Amino acid sequence: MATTNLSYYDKATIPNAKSFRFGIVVSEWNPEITKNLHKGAIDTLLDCGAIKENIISWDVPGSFELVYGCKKMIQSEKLDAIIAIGNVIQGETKHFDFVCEGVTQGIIDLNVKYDVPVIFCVLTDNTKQQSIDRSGGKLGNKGIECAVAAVKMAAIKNLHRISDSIGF
Ligand SMILES: Nc1c(NC[C@H](O)[C@H](O)[C@H](O)CO)[nH]c(=O)[nH]c1=O
Ligand SMILES: CC(=O)[C@@H](O)COP(=O)(O)O
Repeated sequence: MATTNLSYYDKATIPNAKSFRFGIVVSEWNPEITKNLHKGAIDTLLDCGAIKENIISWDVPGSFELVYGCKKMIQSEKLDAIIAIGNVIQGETKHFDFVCEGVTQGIIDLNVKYDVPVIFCVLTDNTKQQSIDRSGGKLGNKGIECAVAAVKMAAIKNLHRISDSIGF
């Protein structure tokens, strides 16, 4: 079933993000798409209570470099979650497959190796129109969906802090 709407969320079901620090690593390939994803993510984090100063953004050349960029950000910043933003569009060759597989496996590896949830905000589309539809178009904005995921995962990462604070 095709994507319905990526932008809908119910704040009543989302923890407050005021105490969390977020990283966002953004691919420079297809900037007209990734900039919209980035804006959607930032706006949503702020709407969920995040403080502007607690959102750190870095750019990388392409989606394949998202993995290294996220790794270096994890190693240099104290973060509660990272959003990896990219847009890969099928071209004439199999390069699309390898970029998508590489960034997917790399982000999985980061989630396993480090204790910072890395959110997969990479549009892997057959056509430019599919990317437009999912980055603020008729199907919503994947950046919004991923910001909500980042807040929820940051809360899970900090569950021990919450339980300690209430004496469990
Ligand atoms: N074709 C797309 C790319 N290709 C570039 C790679 O991501 C990478 O930067 C290069 O292979 C050097 O390592 N990247 C995208 O993000 N989107 C594309 O559609
Ligand atoms: C998806 C990509 O990596 C992009 O560079 C596709 O280019 P190509 O037409 O050479 O497959």
